[in-house]
Amino acid sequence: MGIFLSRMYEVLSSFTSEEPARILMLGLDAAGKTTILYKLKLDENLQTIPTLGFNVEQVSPCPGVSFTVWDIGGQELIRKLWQHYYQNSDGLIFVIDSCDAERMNEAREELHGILSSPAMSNIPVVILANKQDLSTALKPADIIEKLNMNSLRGKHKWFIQATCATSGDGLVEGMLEMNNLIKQRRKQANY
Ligand SMILES: Nc1nc2c(ncn2[C@@H]2O[C@H](COP(=O)(O)OP(=O)(O)OP(=O)(O)O)[C@@H](O)[C@H]2O)c(=O)[nH]1
Ligand SMILES: [Mg+2]
Repeated sequence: MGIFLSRMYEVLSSFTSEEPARILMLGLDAAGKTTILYKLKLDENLQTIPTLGFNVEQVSPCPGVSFTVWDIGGQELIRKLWQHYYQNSDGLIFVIDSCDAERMNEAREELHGILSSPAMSNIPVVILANKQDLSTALKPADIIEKLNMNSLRGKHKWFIQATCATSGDGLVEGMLEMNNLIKQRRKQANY
């Protein structure tokens, strides 16, 4: 009976007390971060302008999943501000313009730079391989290689999701995987 009651308590508190996870969304300029944020929040295609500071919104991509998403501007000169948002993040979404083959090295360096920060150790990562509606888009398998994702094995749990921010394709799937990875990390931290 005691075990039953304590299990009931665990289940009930999992419904009531969980804060929305804090998600940091980074990536090079024009990758599609702000478009993704407002597609998730409003289900609308907003005409965006380059983000000079940040946008922050609470989003609920599906029932039972709630995130506070921080979308920080990705222009080169303001990337040095990213580090000020690292602390207490539960997950990183790194957005890639899949058509921007020329800047894949730059994206790789930025991603590995973020993950080398002690404040981001063990953080789960979802790569959104965005702009898959365009014919020149690289496929997720190519992006995994170009970003050298396999070098992160054992350090970060990660997942890659093909997306099109303008239609919304793949966004919910990416958020669900982010939720799974965060839960796995929290469980491991508790045992
Ligand atoms: N075709 C296509 N265009 C997209 C997609 N996602 C975003 N865009 C376009 O890409 C451009 C840049 O999108 P933003 O969302 O402003 O990019 P950002 O990553 O927030 O850029 P910064 O704020 O400068 O860091 C806009 O013109 C979007 O409409 C997509 O999936 N497909
Ligand atoms: Mg933006």
